[in-house]
Amino acid sequence: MARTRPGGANESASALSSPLPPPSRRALIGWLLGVTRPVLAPLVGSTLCRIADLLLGCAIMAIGAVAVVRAGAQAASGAHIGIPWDLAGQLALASLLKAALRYGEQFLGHFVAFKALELLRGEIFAALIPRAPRVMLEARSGDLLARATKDVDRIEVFFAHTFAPAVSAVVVPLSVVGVVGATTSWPVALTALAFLVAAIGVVPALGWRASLASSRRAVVERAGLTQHVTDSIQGMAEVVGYGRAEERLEEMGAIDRAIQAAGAPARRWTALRRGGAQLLALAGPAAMILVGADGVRAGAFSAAALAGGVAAVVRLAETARGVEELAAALNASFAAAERVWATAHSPIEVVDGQGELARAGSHELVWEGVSYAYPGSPKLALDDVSVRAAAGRWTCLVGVSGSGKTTMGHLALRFDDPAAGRILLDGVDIRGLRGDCLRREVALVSQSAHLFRASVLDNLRLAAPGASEEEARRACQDAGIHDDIEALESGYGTMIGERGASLSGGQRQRLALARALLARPGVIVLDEFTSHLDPALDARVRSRVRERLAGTTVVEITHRLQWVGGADHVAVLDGGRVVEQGTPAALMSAGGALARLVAREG
Ligand SMILES: Nc1ncnc2c1ncn2[C@@H]1O[C@H](COP(=O)(O)OP(=O)(O)OP(=O)(O)O)[C@@H](O)[C@H]1O
Repeated sequence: MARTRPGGANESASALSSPLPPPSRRALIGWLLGVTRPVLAPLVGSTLCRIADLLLGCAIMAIGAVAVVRAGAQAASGAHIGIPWDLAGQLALASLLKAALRYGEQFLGHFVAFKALELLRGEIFAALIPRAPRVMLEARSGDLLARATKDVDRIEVFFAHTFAPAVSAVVVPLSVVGVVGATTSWPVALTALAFLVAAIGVVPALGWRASLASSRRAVVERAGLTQHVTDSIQGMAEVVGYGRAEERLEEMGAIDRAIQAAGAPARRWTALRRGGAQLLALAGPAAMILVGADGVRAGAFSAAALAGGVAAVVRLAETARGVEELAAALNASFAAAERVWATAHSPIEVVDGQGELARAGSHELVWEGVSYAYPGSPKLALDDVSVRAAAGRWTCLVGVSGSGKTTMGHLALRFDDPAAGRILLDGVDIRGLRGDCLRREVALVSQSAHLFRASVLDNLRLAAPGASEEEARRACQDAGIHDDIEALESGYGTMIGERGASLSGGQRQRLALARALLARPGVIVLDEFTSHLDPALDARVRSRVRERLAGTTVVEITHRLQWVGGADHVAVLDGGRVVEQGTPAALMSAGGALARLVAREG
């Protein structure tokens, strides 16, 4: 059973409106690796390739330096400078191998990154399913979009540019230092190690906390920008129509400036760390020469060996740079991962029950003492509402705008659960029913039903995948949309544009109605289902729908009071409360709330 919230206001914490406390870094990494377990093997492969590639890079530099020093010594002694075939051969072999390893690292690395993105997107989508549609009551759609797209993209950095550089940043310098120590001198090797530890281990950690806090703020601001852009694009007609383009642009500019300001500390630390790491990484080789000079003079090791070691350590500066860049990108990546994590771990507020409900032509639907407040809202949208929609009858919910009619419909489909009271289907609390079973038996034709970028037929079959074309056609005839569809270029095969843009509001509404009729639910909630239709079409559609739905439980939410007389039962809402209910005739003759609404409508 789902949790009920006491009192009116909904105080539940949501991962979207009030984020969960961020997870520890360990927990976050553990989660990321858990989600992306299938890519761990190629990730290790890519890392090994990178380590070998970097080591070969150092070896090539060292071989080159040895060759130059040897040639210098030969020139100084007046000997003939021959081509060092041994070193040239080693260089050629190492170069070829390096190229192959580079290919392997890039190939595997990109495979890992893209596969990881796919897995993470799957994870966030899977997390939304049990949280929908409730999550839509509170989430700003742009914010959800940002989490599923931009934030997930930013996490790519973790896989593509974190694991392999981090492991190689430890393994490669230690290996080079070990080789220098074993082949040349340990004091020289340890000198290099001291500078490398400072450049790779200490400097990248400077300002870590401040950078992370700054990145977190920037990620949130960026999500705000996505929200703003989504709003502006979806509402382009209103923005342009009301001459608000300049204002929207200014607002966007202000959000941009907020993003810049939020990210400024992170950028300052990044610049400082980059400079520091480079300075240390290049000061190391100079220190090696100072420490090793005496050894060369004393003949403890050759100048060529020292030069080889120094050249290899110079090459390690690249590793230091890689780690530094990683530290900067990683903050943004972790800040994004925290948001995706929060979505995936937000509490599931509406938990499916286990109960079944047999398929039937109609069910009784009862709201029993239902109170409800939207997430984050202090105000009750429904206050102790009790209405019985009898099986097979037509019940109308009427009332002024904002009185709570749509909310009653949404709760009947468990968009959320009431804070108090129950909703019963054939006497069974819907919280105890399986979600798919409830949605099979109760259908909603909402004011803004979504149509997908797919053919008309596919949009219809969303509700009843097994329906034949003939059944779909009949449902469309009953919804009064069949002739409009036949007039389209490819009839039922016509692709509907994004968000059904190629259809008019009234056509979209009737298509959504046909979709619900096709599913043959036992209860159908019709929310202003003819609001876009002219009176003549409204009358025609109603008469067909009435015929088709004879014997089905219908709950109609409407402002069109001229049709209320045909209902079996009417409930009048005001301010979230039922102010009167009964048969339309009884209510009209009582001269109460319904009569006043009708009189007001004229
Ligand atoms: N997602 C939401 N978040 C917060 N409050 C909401 C939300 N949706 C609706 N409300 C509030 O709940 C109350 C009831 O809204 P509801 O949509 O149920 O009214 P309605 O009677 O269907 O209105 P209309 O006839 O205009 O569709 C209103 O005060 C509204 O502002």
